[in-house]
Amino acid sequence: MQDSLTKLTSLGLSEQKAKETIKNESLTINLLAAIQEAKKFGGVPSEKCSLLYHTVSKLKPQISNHLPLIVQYIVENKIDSIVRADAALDFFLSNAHKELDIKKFEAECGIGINVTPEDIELAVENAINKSKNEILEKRYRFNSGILLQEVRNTLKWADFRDVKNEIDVQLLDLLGPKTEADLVPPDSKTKKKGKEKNEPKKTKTQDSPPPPKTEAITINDMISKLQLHKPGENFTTDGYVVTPNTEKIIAEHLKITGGKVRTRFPPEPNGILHIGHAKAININFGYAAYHGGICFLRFDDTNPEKEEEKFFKGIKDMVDWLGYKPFKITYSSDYFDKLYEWALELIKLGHAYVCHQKQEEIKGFNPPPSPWRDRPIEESLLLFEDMKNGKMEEGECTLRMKITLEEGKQDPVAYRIKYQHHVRTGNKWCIYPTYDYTHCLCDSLEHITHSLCTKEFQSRRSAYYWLCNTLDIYCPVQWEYGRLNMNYTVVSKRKIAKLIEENIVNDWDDPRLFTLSALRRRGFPPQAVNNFCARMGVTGAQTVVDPVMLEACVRDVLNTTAARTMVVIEPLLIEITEGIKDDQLVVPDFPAEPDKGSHQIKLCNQIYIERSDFRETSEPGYKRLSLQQRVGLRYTPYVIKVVEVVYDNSKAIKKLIAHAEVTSNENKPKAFIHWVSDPSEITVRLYDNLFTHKNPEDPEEVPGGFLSDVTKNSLVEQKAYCDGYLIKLAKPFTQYQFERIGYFSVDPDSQGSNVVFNRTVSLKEDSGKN
Ligand SMILES: Nc1ncnc2c1ncn2[C@@H]1O[C@H](COP(=O)(O)OP(=O)(O)OP(=O)(O)O)[C@@H](O)[C@H]1O
Ligand SMILES: NC(=O)CC[C@H](N)C(=O)O
Repeated sequence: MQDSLTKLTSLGLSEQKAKETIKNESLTINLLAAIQEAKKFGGVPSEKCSLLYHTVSKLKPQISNHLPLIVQYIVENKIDSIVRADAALDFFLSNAHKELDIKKFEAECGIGINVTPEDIELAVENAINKSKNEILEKRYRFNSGILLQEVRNTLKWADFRDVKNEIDVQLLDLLGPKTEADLVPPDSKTKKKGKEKNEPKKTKTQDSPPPPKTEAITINDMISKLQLHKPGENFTTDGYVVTPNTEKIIAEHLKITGGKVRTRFPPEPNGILHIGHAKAININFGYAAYHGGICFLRFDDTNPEKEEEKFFKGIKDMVDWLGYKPFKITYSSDYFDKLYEWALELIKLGHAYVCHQKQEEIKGFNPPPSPWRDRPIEESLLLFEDMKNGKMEEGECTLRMKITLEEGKQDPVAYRIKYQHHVRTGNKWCIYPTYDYTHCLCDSLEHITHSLCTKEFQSRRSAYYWLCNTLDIYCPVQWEYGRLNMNYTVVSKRKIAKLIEENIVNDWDDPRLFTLSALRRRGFPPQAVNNFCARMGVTGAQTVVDPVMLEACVRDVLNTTAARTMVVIEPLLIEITEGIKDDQLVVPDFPAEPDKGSHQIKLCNQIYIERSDFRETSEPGYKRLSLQQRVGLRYTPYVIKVVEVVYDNSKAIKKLIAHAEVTSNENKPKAFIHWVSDPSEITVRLYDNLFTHKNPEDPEEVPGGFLSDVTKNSLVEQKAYCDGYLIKLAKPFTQYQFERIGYFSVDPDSQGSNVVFNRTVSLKEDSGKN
């Protein structure tokens, strides 16, 4: 064990992660084999550790024979990214039944393919040539997504952003700056009559088209890879216990379900849902939907002291938000009568007994066996009735089942006494069933076909089967998957409560948290959360991912759904004394898809630009405004040049004086910047990770505990300028792209003209963070 631990930590795992990994036997075996294998090639270089771990953790048993090859390719840098590693795993899976064709394999994973800027240039040129006639005809209305797709077909491993930039450059070269006609939305020709006469010319767009369809991994893709038993074939799964009555019971079960898949999402209503629950929701609802089955939302309400009405609602809201509709909402407490009846039966069968050992006595490893284990059945029946009738004190006794769990724990408790009001059953009960007793029986009553749960319940699987079989009732199949956890955050309810208590965050939906309500408030679209879960896949291994992975999914969705707008966060005033006249511009909400609507903004001779878009002296590579260099104003036909810099008393730049000219081939600027001319003030909240360390809960990384790891600037609030039109439109939870800055979502704190925006994500990973 110690040896394995040392080996795993040599792979860059923290001791805690290594310990956790060791609990997963097959993953540990694979990782140790990988470490051993890597020695042949000089060991695992430190920068390869996490890729190796990622890949090995996704290695399914049916393709584990390819482990040596994967290790070799990773160590030799032939597989150098998650994309290629995932492509390799996919290749192995879809060819699991065939002999390995190494050439095909390398081709599928893009091994050896180094995409140069020249490759991209050529591929874009070819793509443009292919559609040249259509492009010349439609000009900027041509859907450049088609070009992107075309390039990806030939350069699968090229960076999406590099391709997009190249397309923009070549289109600009081919078509020149946008003309007035380019800017008029196609359906607005008739409306145009009533509009201001001076429609602006449009400038080179920096907008990204929707990402190519081939990139998306959907929940269905994820589910399609899951190979679970068919309804009614429970007995084909490992560890399922077949009894003399199984055949008959399964036949009845199939009659009731009509052979359909039935799953359930079973949260405890003791808190809010978090990103890990999104995975559970997607797996349960997704699996049922994919197979044309049904999924229950079952509140596992067996701990009345922790449960609150508001959590039932909060959970239901988040399931709705993710777009799932339960077939039926049920509650473990719906079944309390039946569960009690079964408990009596269990006692009568000699499989359960009332025990007087105290909770402290039976906690921990190797507790002493219960001296009451073999007491007469009659005695247990009477005592259990007394428990139910409130004749015993809390903690005085429990009902225990005669079964040993995988981890060696003996005789788990089935019922305990709690003099506690229950949100749904009031004071009817003072005994409440435990998870081990309740879960399988509720699953059985609802005829669940696949009881999907997280890995830590593996050790309870035999008790689950035992209880159903002992009562001779339908026994569902339990399947486990790895929990999903997130770096730089905590998701445990107790810890979030502490953060709130210490005023570190404001509430359960503070956008710095990874609860679902927080993600919604921050502006994460539910589709992005689902896409993220789909990308994570359903593996047995616990997955810990960086928020950047989730943020990438958010950008993908918002790129196609968030209307563009210009907002200036660090304003610098420019007075344009020549060459411009007041105007009202019609600006498309989605420059790449002008049909999707537009908004009007004002342009006059006073504008605000970002301070960072001006430098007094240009340096090589600098493309924006300087004393020597003009810049274009986005969505206008103008370029501006600075004629004077005005300083305040402290020698800071107070404002610029500039002249404007209409863009032409002679004064074509190197860049176009955003601006605001009719400023209305808004509040923007800029968020960053709440914790400094990846694993704030890891005592090795953070000896002072997670509270000591909180960063100072995870929330920066400041004022910004937008055009007045936005104030009138902004509705809570609506997302916008503040061009060149990031995606922002209207916070529900907004009131009237006092609009607050949360930064959902910056435009690119790591850019724009304050
Ligand atoms: N991090 C996670 N990743 C995947 N599934 C999860 C995660 N956390 C909980 N689940 C699953 O969601 C379902 C409902 O969870 P429930 O609220 O009862 O869990 P929990 O373990 O109490 O959560 P937590 O302690 O994190 O608040 C269960 O099937 C559980 O296994
Ligand atoms: N089997 C499961 O999915 C467990 C659900 C249960 N509510 C829990 O305690 O987490």
